[in-house]
Amino acid sequence: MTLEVGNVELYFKDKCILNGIYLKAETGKVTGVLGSNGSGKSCLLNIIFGSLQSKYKLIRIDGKPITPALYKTKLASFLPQFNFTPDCAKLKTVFKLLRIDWNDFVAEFESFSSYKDKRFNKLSGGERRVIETYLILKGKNKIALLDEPFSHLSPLHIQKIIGLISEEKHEKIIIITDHMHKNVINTSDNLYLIKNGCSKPINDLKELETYNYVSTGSLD
Ligand SMILES: Nc1ncnc2c1ncn2[C@@H]1O[C@H](COP(=O)(O)OP(=O)(O)OP(=O)(O)O)[C@@H](O)[C@H]1O
Repeated sequence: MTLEVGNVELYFKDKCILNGIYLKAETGKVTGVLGSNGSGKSCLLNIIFGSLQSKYKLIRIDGKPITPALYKTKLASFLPQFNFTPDCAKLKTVFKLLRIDWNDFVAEFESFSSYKDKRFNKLSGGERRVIETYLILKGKNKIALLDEPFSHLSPLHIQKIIGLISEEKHEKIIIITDHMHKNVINTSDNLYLIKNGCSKPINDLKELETYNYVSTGSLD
C-alpha cells in the first residue's frame, strides 16, 4: 500500500505553516519526518489523519485520491503528542477493548508484568508512552502515524520500540517524527525534512547539515 500526501497548504490566520509538501510512504518502509521546533511536523500528521483542516491537501492511497478524513475510514491510527487513553481505565480493559494481547506485551516489556490492574493515570509519563505506542503499532490499522514516540522513553524501551517498528513496518505504512533524530534516521527507510513549510526528501544525511537542521559534523 502507498500513501501520498501533497498540495498541503496550512495557514493559521495569515501565517503560512505548510505550503510545499509532498511525501510518499509505503508498507514495508518506515518514513521519517524531521524538522526543527515549530516547522509543522505535528500539523502535517494531524492533516494526514484528518484531525486538522488545511486550506488544501491531496491524499492518495495506492494512487487514488481519498476524500474522507483518514480516521473515519479506520485505515489509520495516530499517536499524538498528548495521551489518548482515559486516565481511569485499567490497562487490562484498554488491551481487551483494542483486542491487543496483554501476554504478548509483557513478554516484550517485562517491567509491566504487574501492571495489568493498574489505571493509566498511575503510570509514569514514559510508561504511558510505551503503552500507547505499543497499542498503535499493534493495532489493526494499515497506517500508523507516530508523533514523538520516543519522548520520555529510557534507552532500553527506545530499542524495543524501534524493534517493534521494524517488525510492524511489514504490515503497515509507518510515518514517524521525533526530535531524537538519530533514532528516526536509524529506524527510517525514507526521510523527509520539513523546512520553511516545504518537505525536502533527504537522500544523503549531509543534506541535514546543508539545510541547517543539525550542526556540521554532528552526524559523523
Ligand atoms: N492551533 C494553532 N493555532 C495557531 N498556531 C498554531 C496552532 N497549532 C500549531 N500552530 C503553529 O504552527 C507551527 C507548527 O506547529 P507544529 O506543532 O506542527 O510544529 P512541530 O514541527 O511539530 O514542532 P515541535 O517539534 O516543537 O513539536 C508552530 O509555529 C505553531 O506555533
